[in-house]
Amino acid sequence: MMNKVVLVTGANSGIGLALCERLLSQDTEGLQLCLACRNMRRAQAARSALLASHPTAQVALLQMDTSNIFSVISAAHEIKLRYCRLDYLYLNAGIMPNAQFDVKAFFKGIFSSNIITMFATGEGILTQKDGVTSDGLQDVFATNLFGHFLLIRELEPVLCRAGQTSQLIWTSSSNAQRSAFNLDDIQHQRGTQPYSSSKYASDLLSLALNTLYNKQDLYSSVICPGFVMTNLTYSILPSFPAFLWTVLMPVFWLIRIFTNTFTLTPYNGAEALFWLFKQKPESLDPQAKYHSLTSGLGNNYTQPRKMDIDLETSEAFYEKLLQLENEVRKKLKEKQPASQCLHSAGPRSS
Ligand SMILES: NC(=O)C1=CN([C@@H]2O[C@H](COP(=O)(O)OP(=O)(O)OC[C@H]3O[C@@H](n4cnc5c(N)ncnc54)[C@H](OP(=O)(O)O)[C@@H]3O)[C@@H](O)[C@H]2O)C=CC1
Ligand SMILES: CC(C)CCC[C@@H](C)[C@H]1CC[C@H]2C3=C(CC[C@]12C)[C@@]1(C)CCC(=O)[C@@H](C)[C@@H]1CC3
Repeated sequence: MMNKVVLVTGANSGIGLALCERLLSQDTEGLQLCLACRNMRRAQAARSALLASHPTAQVALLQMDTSNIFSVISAAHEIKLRYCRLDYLYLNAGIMPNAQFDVKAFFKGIFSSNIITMFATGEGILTQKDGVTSDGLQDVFATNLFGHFLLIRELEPVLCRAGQTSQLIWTSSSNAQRSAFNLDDIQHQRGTQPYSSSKYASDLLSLALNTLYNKQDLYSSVICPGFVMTNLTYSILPSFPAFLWTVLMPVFWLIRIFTNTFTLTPYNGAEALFWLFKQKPESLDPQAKYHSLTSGLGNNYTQPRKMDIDLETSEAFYEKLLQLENEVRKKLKEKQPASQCLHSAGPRSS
């Protein structure tokens, strides 16, 4: 069998890096792993760590900032030069910037019947202040969703190969909420929950991609890694000293007895990502989110749960994304001299 090509965005830390480690632990020979990261110094460090435990592994690096249109298009161009196939594309890079933790709502939640939902989803206790990228897009939307959407569009030739299945696997979240998402404000310019909106958007997009691409043997799935201690979670309480998180770990292990969504380690959080790697994509449910879960005794497993999404909204959202793609490509052409346009295929019709 030819070497499978696996590309992971946001692979230099947390859940993305843990996934790479797990993939290499099961198969170092039949795998070409490509870590797509925005910061090459951190990417090098991640590669060195992977090679230290798997010296014969094929681990390549690729510079890509998912919040930057030009960077995504350049990276896609580079991928098409390097590989003629892409078997797995893990859309994992994500941010939750300037999070505001509502302490009052948190303590109110602890003494309410909503406590389990609050710990499983973070619902009602977190808001974020979003920024704007150099392309004029909302930062969270661009990083978590739109950059990945453009990447898929650009990589169509290596993802859609007749008779060969490829898989798109999104790291979504149980924090994805329909109430945070608005079809008339897909970038979430007006609200205070851009993270939740972007994750709901990825659930919708995954469904739309299945509708459009399954006939070309391309399949899309979404996962939730559970609550995992990573740079993203540490940044929610920046004034909280690192050692306090460690002190809280026994409390979190206790909470895990009541909610198996407290996966806590990146290794556990990567469970559903790894599980999907081993599944036949045709057998997966396009309307399900695959959750990484860890039992009170520390055993990992994956469980599908129905998502709160519908076909009509997913298709309407996809149309909006195509419109936005047209706009950003037009702007990019105006900004970049012709020689720098990277022979981009340009906007395609749906
Ligand atoms: N931790 C949790 O509890 C949960 C996490 N998730 C999701 O899991 C995914 C991974 O996050 P996690 O491992 O927790 O956190 P980390 O912060 O450890 O990982 C996020 C990764 O995304 C990268 N990234 C961020 N912005 C960009 C960008 N503009 N371009 C390219 N790469 C970028 C980061 O790179 P850099 O190191 O340069 O910042 C990093 O490698 C995210 O999508 C997150 O939303 C979902 C549910 C729960
Ligand atoms: C300091 C306090 C004693 C403890 C604070 C705990 C909270 C900071 C966490 C409890 C549930 C967590 C959670 C997330 C962030 C941190 C908590 C609110 C997420 C929102 C992180 C990102 C996701 O995508 C969700 C799945 C997480 C859900 C749980």
